[in-house]
Amino acid sequence: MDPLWLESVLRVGKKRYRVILDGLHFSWTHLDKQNRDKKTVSVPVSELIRVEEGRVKIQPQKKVESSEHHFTVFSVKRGRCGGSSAGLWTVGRTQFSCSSRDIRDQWVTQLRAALMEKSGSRPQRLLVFINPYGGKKRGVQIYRTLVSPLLELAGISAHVVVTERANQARDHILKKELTGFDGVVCVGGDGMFSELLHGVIGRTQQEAGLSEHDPTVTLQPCNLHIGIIPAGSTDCVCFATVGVNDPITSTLHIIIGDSQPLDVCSVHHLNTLVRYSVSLVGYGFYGDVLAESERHRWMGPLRYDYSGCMVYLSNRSYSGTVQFLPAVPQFSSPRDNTRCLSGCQVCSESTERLFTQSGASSHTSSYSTSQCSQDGSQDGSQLDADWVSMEGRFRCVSLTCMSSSCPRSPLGLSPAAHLADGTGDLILVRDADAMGFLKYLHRHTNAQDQFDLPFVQVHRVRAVRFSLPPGEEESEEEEEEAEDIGKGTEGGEGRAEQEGERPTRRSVSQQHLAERGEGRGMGDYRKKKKRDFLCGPCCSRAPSVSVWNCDGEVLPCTDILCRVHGQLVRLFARGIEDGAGTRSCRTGSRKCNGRCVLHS
Ligand SMILES: CCCCCCCCCCCCC/C=C/[C@@H](O)[C@H](COP(=O)(O)O)NC(=O)CCCCCCCCCCCCCCC
Ligand SMILES: Nc1ncnc2c1ncn2[C@@H]1O[C@H](COP(=O)(O)OP(=O)(O)O)[C@@H](O)[C@H]1O
Ligand SMILES: [Ca+2]
Repeated sequence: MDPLWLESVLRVGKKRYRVILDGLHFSWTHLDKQNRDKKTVSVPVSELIRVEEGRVKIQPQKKVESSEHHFTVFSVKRGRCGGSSAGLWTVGRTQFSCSSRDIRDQWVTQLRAALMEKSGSRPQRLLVFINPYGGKKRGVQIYRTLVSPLLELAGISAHVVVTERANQARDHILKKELTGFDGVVCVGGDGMFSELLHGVIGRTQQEAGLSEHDPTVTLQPCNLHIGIIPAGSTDCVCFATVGVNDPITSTLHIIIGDSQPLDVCSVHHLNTLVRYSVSLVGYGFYGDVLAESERHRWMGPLRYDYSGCMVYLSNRSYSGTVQFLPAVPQFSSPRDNTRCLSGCQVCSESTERLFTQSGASSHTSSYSTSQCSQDGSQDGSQLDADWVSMEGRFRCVSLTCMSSSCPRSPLGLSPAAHLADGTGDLILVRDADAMGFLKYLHRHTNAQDQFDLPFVQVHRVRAVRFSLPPGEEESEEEEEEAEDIGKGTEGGEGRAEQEGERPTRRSVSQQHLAERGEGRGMGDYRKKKKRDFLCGPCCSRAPSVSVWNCDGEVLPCTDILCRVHGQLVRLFARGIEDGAGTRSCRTGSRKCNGRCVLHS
């Protein structure tokens, strides 16, 4: 018999329950007067949080009554499927009453032993960064009132840094001692997550002695997990990996040590790393929206909607050449009407291909060498394989490593994309008329297929290149100009800090390039803005060049090479659970029984 097996009849309130701990689950079944089984509640042992003697309030220090016959179990509790709380997790607290103190002690001992078995995969000590200015500026409050009490309940200690400047979190992770931390957590938006992402990837490559600049290098996967407490404007990474934007749900994923691998795209310019991205590398519409939104930061999260309308009305499209390395179509396709859900098979099969020798060799046997390197391994020589080239005018060019679902678009930019399959989806929206483009955008907000339009194409890819048409390339003059201003901008940040203002958000990309003396920095972008944007969206002189939006950061260059690195980082998450809020109502039939966020 399992050493953790225990079974008793206990009371919860006035009702009698058959309570069983079987090593995998802790469950209690209501018994009626005839001892017949009624409703069962079952909690996986991996979702137990704490076990206490006595009757305990949610905060363990506030015991209501220390009773010799009682014990209290705290565990993850899921919101009702299909209800308004679908996908949300809360803390469930159940107080059991035993017939003797001995039985009580037996239960507490066994449950604690079960919890102990899980402790190896759970974090004990966390490094937490709070952006006090993200989203609606409620980061500190969210942490203090919602997150911290739960960490305390779970016995997790946290070292908290409330940031005072952009890039502080990234620099801390890159340079400071991290021994003893089992994870880093951000309280903020996608920009804050991006800081942690850059810190964790950079630190791991430094320690492995690898160059992040060379796009052909196989980067070292990162061990330090990242947790995201959503408190930003879009919170797309949280939404797409958890299914909801809810600080309590995310805290519980951290507490139980969930682990979700995530693909990361590295963006390079002239063999220099510009930035990493997980959600959106977007040129044209999304670049323009971001650029415009920076001037309206005071509006908070609404700035994107306002800027979206302004940019939509400006009706722009841009010329360029997009090249891409297709992924192996046999594994999956962006139009296969599936969704990457928790425990996704496509992603777990990719894990084998990406990291195990046997997986790689079995793959080699069924595909040609060049196809194998395109999708089957982390081998950077793939960049020599066959590129497909497309040119023309585009409303937008978007690359996303995952669905990029967010509250604005519950199924995301590419609803069938996978979190951890080593590929990204490239979406090309050609120059359609204004109504057509609106139709495309609008389909992001409902269950209609945004790829089922004649001017839209989607490709599953391993790498993407973008270049401006001949004659519109980035000029050397611009590059030199920008280098000077790039240095100036850092001084500017310093000044803002001295004057007690919020420093400008521009950060990682600018500094990545500026620090190496190779980049153009934001100055270039600002000048471009002066020329192209400040005249307003109604201006008749349409700009010929847009900017890249890389997870909410404007890139300081236009010609780029992007490469997807399969499962480079790990989050405290588990992907979207089937039946949780964002369950696709496009899968199978259009009927979702009211279970998805679109129809519930
Ligand atoms: C007509 C309605 C159209 C709705 C179109 C919704 C498309 C949403 C796609 C969302 C992709 C999200 C990718 C994530 C990006 C984030 O990393 C990044 C940073 O986030 P942070 O500030 O939290 O740090 N966020 C962004 O770059 C924001 C992109 C948001 C674009 C929203 C655009 C709204 C467009 C509204 C257009 C309205 C046209 C109306 C015409 C009358
Ligand atoms: N203390 C700070 N002062 C100014 N900027 C900061 C600070 N902390 C973080 N940032 C920067 O603010 C940007 C936006 O933060 P984020 O948390 O993503 O909010 P939002 O989702 O509203 O954009 C990030 O790029 C981050 O680098
Ligand atoms: Ca992917």
